[in-house]
Amino acid sequence: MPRKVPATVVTGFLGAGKTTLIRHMLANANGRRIALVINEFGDLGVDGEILRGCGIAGCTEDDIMELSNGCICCTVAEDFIPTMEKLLERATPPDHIVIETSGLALPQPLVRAFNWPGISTRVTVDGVVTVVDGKAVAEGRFAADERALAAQRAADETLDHDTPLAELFEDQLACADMIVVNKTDLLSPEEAEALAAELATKAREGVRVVRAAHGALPVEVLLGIGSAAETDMDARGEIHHHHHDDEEDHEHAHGHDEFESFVVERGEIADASAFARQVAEVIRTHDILRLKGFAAVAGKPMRLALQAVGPRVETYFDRPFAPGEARSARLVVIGEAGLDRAAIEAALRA
Ligand SMILES: Nc1nc2c(ncn2[C@@H]2O[C@H](COP(=O)(O)OP(=O)(O)OP(=O)(O)O)[C@@H](O)[C@H]2O)c(=O)[nH]1
Repeated sequence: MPRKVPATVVTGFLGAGKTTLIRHMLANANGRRIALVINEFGDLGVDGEILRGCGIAGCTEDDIMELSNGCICCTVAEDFIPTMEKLLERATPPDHIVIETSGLALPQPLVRAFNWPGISTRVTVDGVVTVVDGKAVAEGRFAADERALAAQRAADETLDHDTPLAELFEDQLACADMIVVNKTDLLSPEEAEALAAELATKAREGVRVVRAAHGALPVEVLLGIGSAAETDMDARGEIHHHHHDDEEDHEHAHGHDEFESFVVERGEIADASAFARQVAEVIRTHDILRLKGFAAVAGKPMRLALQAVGPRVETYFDRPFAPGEARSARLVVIGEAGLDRAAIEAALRA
């Protein structure tokens, strides 16, 4: 029987650095033929664009498949399985498949899908890599006040005070074979070490916790874990009380309705750094979790990529506009439900 194609699931909250880590992996693939399956929340295909724009030799358009139908863990049957079948049926199947889940996805339903009859004999989960935004966790963005929370729980065990963010974060940790504490360049070595130690206590026994800046890890560390995660899902169950008996419950339980996203378009901007400051202000005012996309700067032939995670905004010119391509901005905005869309649109277009 032919060997099963190994697949690595890269999970982690919005903006943790999944795409950055994958990009580094592709740039250092040493001849491995890696196919990517990408799923994004807030549909604009930014991650696919970034990875395609990377110009890495041997990484062709064909090797990147985008799932657009919402959150990967809720569209396993319609979207994910057929995509995997297509990949596996190629004349030369990839050496390795890497799946980037949306920042809001639970990895568990996706990993379980590897047991489906159509694919279970041909592919196996090599490992679940959970990328953590070390800076955001250190700033307490996933649990507003852990001590207060613990005190409340002690007072009333039946209360579930976890925020949707905290729940998702813990479920993503519970499924991991490897936890990457990313963005260590924004932490002191002591902070990074303390965080790694703390996260190890939230993971299953024996899970490796590694530290990284800009997702730069040797490919050999990330790939080849050989966990066959799909065969031991009981150990990786969601630790919260999600009901996975039917899809509707599941969707509800992991709170898609607690997050929302929309796209804002605008014309050319005058200046990249002034616009970055404007975006940072909008993010602060409206408590936006993630904002990313592309813009056109007056007089510049290159396209401006813009990436913001919480308060940190990054801009860079990624590629020239193609002839005839619209010189306008498209930005996807993601936050907890209840964003003031009209005000955000107005502020970003100002
Ligand atoms: N300072 C710093 N920035 C980082 C690091 N890793 C990623 N970033 C930045 O964080 C932002 C988000 O990175 P991505 O790789 O797009 O994160 P992601 O997890 O793929 O994001 P989503 O797909 O939206 O969930 C980008 O602006 C990156 O340049 C890091 O280690 N240090």
